[in-house]
Amino acid sequence: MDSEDALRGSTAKVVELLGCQIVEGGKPRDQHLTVDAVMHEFGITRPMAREALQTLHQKGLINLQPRIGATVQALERWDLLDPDVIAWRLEVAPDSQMRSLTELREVIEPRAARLAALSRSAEVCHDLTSQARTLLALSEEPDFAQPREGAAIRQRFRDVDAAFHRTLLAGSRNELFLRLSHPVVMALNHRIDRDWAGGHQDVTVTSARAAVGADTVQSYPTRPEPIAMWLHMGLAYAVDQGLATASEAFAEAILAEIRGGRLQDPAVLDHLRAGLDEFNANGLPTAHRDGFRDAMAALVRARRAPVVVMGVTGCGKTTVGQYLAESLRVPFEEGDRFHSRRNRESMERGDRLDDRSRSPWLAAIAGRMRAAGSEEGLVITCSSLRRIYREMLRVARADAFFVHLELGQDEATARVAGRQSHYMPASLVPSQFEDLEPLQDDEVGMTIDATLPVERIVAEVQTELARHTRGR
Ligand SMILES: Nc1ncnc2c1ncn2[C@@H]1O[C@H](COP(=O)(O)OP(=O)(O)O)[C@@H](O)[C@H]1O
Ligand SMILES: O=C(O)[C@H](O)[C@@H](O)[C@H](O)[C@H](O)COP(=O)(O)O
Repeated sequence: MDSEDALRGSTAKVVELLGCQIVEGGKPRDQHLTVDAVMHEFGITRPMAREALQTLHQKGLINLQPRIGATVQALERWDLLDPDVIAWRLEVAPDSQMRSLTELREVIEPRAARLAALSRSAEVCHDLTSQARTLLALSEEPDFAQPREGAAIRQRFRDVDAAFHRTLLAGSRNELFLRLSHPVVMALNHRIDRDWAGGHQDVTVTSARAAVGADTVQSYPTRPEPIAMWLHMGLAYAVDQGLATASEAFAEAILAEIRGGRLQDPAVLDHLRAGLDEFNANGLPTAHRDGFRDAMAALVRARRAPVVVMGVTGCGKTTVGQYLAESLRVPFEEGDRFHSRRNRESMERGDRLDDRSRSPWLAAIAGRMRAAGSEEGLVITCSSLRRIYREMLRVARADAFFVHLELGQDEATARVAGRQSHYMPASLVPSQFEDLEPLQDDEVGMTIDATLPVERIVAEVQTELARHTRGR
């Protein structure tokens, strides 16, 4: 059967193809979609073409008028909660649709959790706790990540996870929340299907504002993160204990976990701490109490490693550092401010610094890093060109995380020359490259292309930091 034959007899397929074209922007708003055109484009009969257009009209994608034909409608008119429309948008623009769905979940799930705890229906409590225990057990199955042997385990995990989140929404006793369970489950499934199928790992950020909000939806790991499973357990048992604040905090943390770095957000952790204060871990099955307590203790006590943004002059340390600090909600410190007047004047004159002149500067930066509270965090800029300089900073804080912004010499020269009101002359750029000893594999941190958009750099750093924090 060739593809035209396959289309024949399948109005649904034509609806899907047309739907995808429309949500992708492939059909201009002013273009008329006539029954004849659809018949010809897809090689289908007139009644089928009519039915296809009728279906798209019902979904709000087109406006169908008798004798005139159809025109594509503006996005606001689409039935954006229609399962097909969601599926098509996931197909053509997965990252933006996933972001919308996740933002929706962030609004409704914590609220639903709160309401579920307040109404505390016996059936909902029973289902949630048993689903959470099943999820934990499945995630610990040795074969979980095995491509073939694990398939049935993963499928079951996917189903139980969907059931868990649906139960939570049903537990709110708000029919409108329950109505949203379909998009929620589609978001859950998409994340699992895409990533367990070896799908893409792109970090997508659309705007600077988005990056500041750590606006990335993390790829699903090959095996569920233990912390996510413990948070599901906490949520289920908090609802069971009728604890509104704790239930809301666990639901919020589950959503934060899938967003790069946001589980380290002080606001999320504060809510979780407050929730844990009222939570009775003895309400958990005996076998799970210690695991839960250890996981929560590690999470709420999560130390925030100081981040040192390093690299040659002009690589973007200040620009990226400020953004990153704002995004992580930690203090920002400009390392240049610790230079002595003498150092500054040297550079201004075009005289390069050396180990000796840098030594007091590095000591001052080390002092600032030492002073940063381990839970408060810090982003500090420091060119840290040589490895021994980084060793000095690591003596102050062994947990320092270095972000090396890697830039070519020509680009650095252009950036420094183009920068107004800064003491560093472009003539010193070559000396910076002579001194530079790039961050090495055995040093904690990451190297990233400094020509990427700032928001993308920040998003990737956050993802890497979150991974690093979890792995510690
Ligand atoms: N990722 C980037 N893409 C394009 N321009 C950038 C980027 N990061 C920084 N810049 C620009 O390069 C110049 C140097 O950046 P700056 O943050 O002052 O670097 P540094 O603190 O490392 O000397 C500034 O004009 C800044 O706007
Ligand atoms: O060790 C050094 O030679 C300086 O610290 C140098 O690396 C630093 O880059 C300058 O202070 C200029 O400041 P910017 O890096 O912000 O341009």
